Amino acid sequence: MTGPRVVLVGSMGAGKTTVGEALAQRWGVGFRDTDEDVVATAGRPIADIFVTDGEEHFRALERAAVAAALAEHDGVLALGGGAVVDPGTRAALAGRTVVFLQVGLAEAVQRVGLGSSRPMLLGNVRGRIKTLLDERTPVYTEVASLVVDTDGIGPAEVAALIDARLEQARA
Ligand SMILES: Nc1ncnc2c1ncn2[C@@H]1O[C@H](COP(=O)(O)OP(=O)(O)O)[C@@H](O)[C@H]1O
Ligand SMILES: O=C(O)C1=C[C@@H](OP(=O)(O)O)[C@@H](O)[C@H](O)C1
Ligand SMILES: [Mg+2]
Repeated sequence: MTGPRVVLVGSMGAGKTTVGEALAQRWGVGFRDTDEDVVATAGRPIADIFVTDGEEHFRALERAAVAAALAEHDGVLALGGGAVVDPGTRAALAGRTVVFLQVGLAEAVQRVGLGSSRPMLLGNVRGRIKTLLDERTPVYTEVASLVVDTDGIGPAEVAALIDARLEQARA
């Protein structure tokens, strides 16, 4: 199957964007992030899309961005944390190399910060991340062909670990 060399999924704060950039650099391939594609299409930040048009509208833009990226991009692809909640997106990931970047609650909160601008975390960052981790961890696990625990290791090390684990899996 053509398409991205690897797709990164996982919670907000798992490091999909940061590790994805590091991995693309390591491999000398392009990097794409569906959040960036949505922002470019809408011409405004994610928080503005949520405020003005609501989450449903964001999810529709995200669904289209994921479908386009899966069809067009052959490098590293990072999804937004909620993209895999869509059943069509999950089906489109079947048979692809999908890495679930796992992060524990405490470290996810530390990474995104208590004053996060991510609209899904408004109100109580720790409580919202806990709820989303509980709801979505089974979904991330379902779509993943590889699970990498990122707690306590920096982005460059996570990228190196993904590289090594994928190499191992190919051998
Ligand atoms: N493995 C890691 N160790 C420490 N900090 C990290 C790690 N991965 C990401 N970060 C930091 O956490 C924050 C969120 O990372 P980001 O890549 O935006 O996550 P995601 O795209 O999964 O929401 C950023 O400030 C980033 O620098
Ligand atoms: O988990 C979510 O529902 C979201 C995650 C965000 O992406 P990151 O996971 O890259 O932070 C972004 O798509 C949006 O704020 C919603
Ligand atoms: Mg991201």
